[in-house]
Amino acid sequence: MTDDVQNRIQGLVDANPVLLFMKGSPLFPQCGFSSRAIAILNHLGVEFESVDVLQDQGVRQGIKAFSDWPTIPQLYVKGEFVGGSDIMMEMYESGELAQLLADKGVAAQG
Ligand SMILES: N[C@@H](CCC(=O)N[C@@H](CS)C(=O)NCC(=O)O)C(=O)O
Repeated sequence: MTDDVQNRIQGLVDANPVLLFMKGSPLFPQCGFSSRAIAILNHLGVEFESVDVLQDQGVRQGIKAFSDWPTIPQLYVKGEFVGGSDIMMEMYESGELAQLLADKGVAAQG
């Protein structure tokens, strides 16, 4: 991964308290795994930003090296890598994801 891509990813992660690297957009996810990740975040009612890796092959490959995680989607909360959609689902079902968001001071909406 080039320093440029790494710096861009770091900047995105630093600037957005809840950030999902995904394929497509929240309204039009381009992969079932990304769609599932969006559904979980929407169920939790948390405000989040997303990055469409399909728009940038550098970020698509770079985020895998950055996180040392081979697939998309990838969730970051307050700069911390949480995991992909399987981990998100497990943490959602156990209540851990809501707890993590609360612990990090990321308020759910309404
Ligand atoms: N088990 C993974 C499934 C994610 C997955 O397999 N993603 C694939 C298809 S979207 C992927 O990122 N492949 C590499 C790529 O497309 O660059 C998860 O928990 O998120």
